[in-house]
Amino acid sequence: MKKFSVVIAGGGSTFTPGIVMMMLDNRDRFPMRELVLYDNDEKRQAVLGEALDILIKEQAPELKFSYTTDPEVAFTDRDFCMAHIRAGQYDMREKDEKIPLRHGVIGQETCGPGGIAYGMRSITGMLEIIDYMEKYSPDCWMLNYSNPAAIVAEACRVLRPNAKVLNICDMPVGTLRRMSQIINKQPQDLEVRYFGLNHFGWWTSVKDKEGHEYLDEIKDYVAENGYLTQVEVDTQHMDPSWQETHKKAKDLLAVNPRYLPNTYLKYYLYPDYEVAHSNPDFTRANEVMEGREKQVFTAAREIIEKGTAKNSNFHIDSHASFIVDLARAIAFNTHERMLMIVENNGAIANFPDDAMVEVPCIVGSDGVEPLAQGKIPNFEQALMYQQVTVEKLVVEAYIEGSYQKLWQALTLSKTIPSAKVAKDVLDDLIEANKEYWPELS
Ligand SMILES: NC(=O)c1ccc[n+]([C@@H]2O[C@H](COP(=O)([O-])OP(=O)(O)OC[C@H]3O[C@@H](n4cnc5c(N)ncnc54)[C@H](O)[C@@H]3O)[C@@H](O)[C@H]2O)c1
Ligand SMILES: O=P(O)(O)OC[C@H]1O[C@H](O[C@H]2[C@H](O)[C@@H](O)[C@@H](O)O[C@@H]2CO)[C@H](O)[C@@H](O)[C@@H]1O
Ligand SMILES: [Mn+2]
Repeated sequence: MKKFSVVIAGGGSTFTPGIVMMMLDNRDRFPMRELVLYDNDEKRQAVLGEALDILIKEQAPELKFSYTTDPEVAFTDRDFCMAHIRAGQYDMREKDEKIPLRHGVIGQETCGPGGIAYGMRSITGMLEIIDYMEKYSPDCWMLNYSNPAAIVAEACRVLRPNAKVLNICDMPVGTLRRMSQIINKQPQDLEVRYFGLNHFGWWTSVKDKEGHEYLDEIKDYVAENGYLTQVEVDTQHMDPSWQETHKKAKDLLAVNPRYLPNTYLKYYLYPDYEVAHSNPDFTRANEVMEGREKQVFTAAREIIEKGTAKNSNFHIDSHASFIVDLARAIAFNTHERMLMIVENNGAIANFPDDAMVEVPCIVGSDGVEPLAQGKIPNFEQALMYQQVTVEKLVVEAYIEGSYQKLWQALTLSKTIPSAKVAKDVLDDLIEANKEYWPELS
């Protein structure tokens, strides 16, 4: 079997160790000849790079491993780029979440004003790594899950329409794990129909391989418990704030009992509740900085100090094995069926062709083939149209340097009550992002 050369863009990511360990665990399905980490923060990446060098020498000595901040070294002779960059890192995530809360509106990583601010930063970083990839390895595929995936995907559509970039999200993967727990099945035994935007969608069918439909059974459970399950299947989300999010799915179902909701819809349908239950001085960014980020980097420093990864606190991110499934689909034309963020082009019959939608797709060596999801009802269609227009206005504002369009994007968001609040939030975000955003006028 061919051995592949992979670069992980955002090597300093808190997810890097778990994903690298998952890839080592999947070498039989996806053999690698070389793995390189790439980051634009040398100090941050070096901590994980040095620790992973020790681990790989112990667990996969045949694998050529390195880490670099040199784009030419990172992107030359690569088959795949797995991208999980965070423009502005956690310091800026904290500002994305706290600045809007100061104005009494949703502060969140990828949704509402926080997601818009993050999107305005991420486009620059994404274009940078896409251009490096195309310059140094023109045949390379980028499997991107840098956020905010909806705005990043729209920016790719407009600014790099021919780039070999696949935009994915693991929220549906995680929620399907929860659903499979609810009906005592394995996720791989289930096939779903789904439509929406990234972090803004609904399941319309959950069937097993025999064709049995479980949608109503799962809805009955979610109506009482949300997506909270007796056995915790999603270790990334044990923190109370995420447990609350999974529980809130019951209120999302209450307002739209037709389909099973993506948990992120709570920020759009219950913004007042979310603001009232947020701590403006300690948001999810703080939870992660004191949790996952501290845990991963402490584990890395312990490995470096001991000189061995034996009995380390690096944990495999087996949930992320869908990333290997995706790479295999491209490499071996496996026609894997996965939710992807793609240009609509009729997949949702009554929604704009040029919208970036999240739907089930068949993935093969030529890329992604969306599966038709038919027409969607008015309620979901109207919500999605409002949100996709916000996302499009953000990308236009980035390209044109338009203050007006970014103000319109914030004003149009279902998370913001008025143009006045939108302008006040925008002016604060501009100040906080002056190192990252394009000049607006
Ligand atoms: N799509 C999904 O479902 C999903 C799931 C989990 C995480 N994510 C995303 O993955 C990313 C990483 O998450 P994290 O919490 O580990 O972040 P992190 O801050 O720990 O790591 C991100 C890394 O990217 C680096 N970086 C930023 N801009 C860069 C650039 N232009 N070039 C190279 N490197 C750059 C940073 O220096 C940092 O080391 C985030 O965007 C996060 O939202 C997405
Ligand atoms: O608050 P965080 O940083 O812990 O998580 C934010 C991300 O949450 C989702 O990804 C989850 C996924 O849903 C879960 O099943 C598990 O795999 O962990 C992932 C990372 O926490 C969401 O899809 C991402 O876009 C968010 O960035
Ligand atoms: Mn996501």
